[in-house]
Amino acid sequence: MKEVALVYATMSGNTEFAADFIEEGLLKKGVSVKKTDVLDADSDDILSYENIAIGVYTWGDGDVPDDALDFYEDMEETDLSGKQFLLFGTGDTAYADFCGAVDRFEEMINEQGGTVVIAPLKIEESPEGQEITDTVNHGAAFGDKIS
Ligand SMILES: Cc1cc2nc3c(=O)[nH]c(=O)nc-3n(C[C@H](O)[C@H](O)[C@H](O)COP(=O)(O)O)c2cc1C
Repeated sequence: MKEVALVYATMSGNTEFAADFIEEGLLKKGVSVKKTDVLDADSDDILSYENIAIGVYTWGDGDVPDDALDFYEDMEETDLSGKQFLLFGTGDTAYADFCGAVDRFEEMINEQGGTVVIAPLKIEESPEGQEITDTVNHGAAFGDKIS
């Protein structure tokens, strides 16, 4: 059975809300999902999966938020070759670096040899209307790509 570790960072709930729709899309494809708030995450456990979905909000000036930093730094020290990633994030287009933390993760994953299999999904604050459908479809598309 296909399995995905889905980890998300959230402060005010937007990214957690989006993570629920990513999970919905994966479940539609029959994927088993282990969903974890990054604050409760054991990096070794998450990084033992071949397929990993990461959702993150952006803090500061395009920065990875503090609550996701330990996980980010653990990934930076891991050989990610052979692993497939889905990235999504919520942010605010009023900031110069919209969803910059998603880009920070993508750059690091590429450097560590991992593969981001579909273009990251960047959501304005909390997903609404069509964005909800897009988020479910993003999860489903990952479910189709992985083995
Ligand atoms: C101090 C502060 C800095 C932020 N910096 C950025 C930023 O650089 N880029 C961006 O896209 N969003 C930025 N945001 C917006 C948040 O990422 C956005 O509200 C996000 O949806 C919060 O997610 P959460 O509800 O999961 O915590 C910032 C918000 C705050 C309060």
